[in-house]
Amino acid sequence: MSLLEISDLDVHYRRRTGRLHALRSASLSLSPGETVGIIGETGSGKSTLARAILGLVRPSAGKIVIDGADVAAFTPRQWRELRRRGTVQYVFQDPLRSLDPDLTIFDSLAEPLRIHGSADIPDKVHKILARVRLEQVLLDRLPGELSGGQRQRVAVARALITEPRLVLLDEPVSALDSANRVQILELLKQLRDAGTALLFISHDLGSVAGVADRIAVLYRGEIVEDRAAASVINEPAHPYTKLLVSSAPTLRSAAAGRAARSELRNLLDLEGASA
Ligand SMILES: Nc1ncnc2c1ncn2[C@@H]1O[C@H](COP(=O)(O)OP(=O)(O)OP(=O)(O)O)[C@@H](O)[C@H]1O
Repeated sequence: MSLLEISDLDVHYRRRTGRLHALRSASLSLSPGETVGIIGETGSGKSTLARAILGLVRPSAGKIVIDGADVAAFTPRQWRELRRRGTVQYVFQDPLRSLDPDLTIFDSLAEPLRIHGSADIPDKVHKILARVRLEQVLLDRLPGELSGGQRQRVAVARALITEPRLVLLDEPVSALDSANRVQILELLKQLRDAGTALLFISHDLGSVAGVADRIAVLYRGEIVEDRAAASVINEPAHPYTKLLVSSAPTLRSAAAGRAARSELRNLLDLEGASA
């Protein structure tokens, strides 16, 4: 059975200028232990998808089934109960959004365990810190007293401490420098190998490519491809995916030159930013 099953999901936002259709009939499934990457340009609906899965925006149509429960119509109370169980955890781009600035690192990590009613909290906090390779001396500090990379490790540790079955990562490495990015991606690979299901959202195909088993491509609110990662990268079908593959420095094939990218941009009616 799928751990996460999204079917025909529609999300609209109400704006002064009218309604915006942010997700159109999006369908996606994720099995236990699987890692799925969602890629798409800015405004394609990636964060909207994450927010819908976490119950932070209400879909106008469609189903979201997490671990057998249809959560799209959950009441706030049912959402609180689902969060308390800790089946799904999340990491955002900015760790300061996932961490309370007034809680020490120890308390940030202990809080989900307290909500969960766990025993041996200090022991679990020390173990998780070692797992994300952070020094124990950081436990007494506040998030503002850590570097960006250290903070993101704490956010990952906090997401993992309740041993969730699914972790949702929304641009987890976008705000990090390249050394920290590599280290967090390495950590995500270890999680994947340990059997945690990951939904890894990013605008950067290069970051997702090394971690994801499958890649789904979001383009203007629609999932236009959803296949094995290698197949999406080696045989991109949609023009937007072709553009992404040819623009990713480490994935770029010799054949896809500047001219090909500019042609694809014209076809997609995208801004002609530098190739
Ligand atoms: N609360 C909101 N109210 C109105 N429109 C919104 C709201 N949140 C997002 N949008 C719009 O919905 C569309 C999808 O936004 P979303 O944040 O999901 O995109 P994204 O792919 O995550 O982009 P980015 O990579 O820039 O974060 C965009 O056009 C955005 O402007």
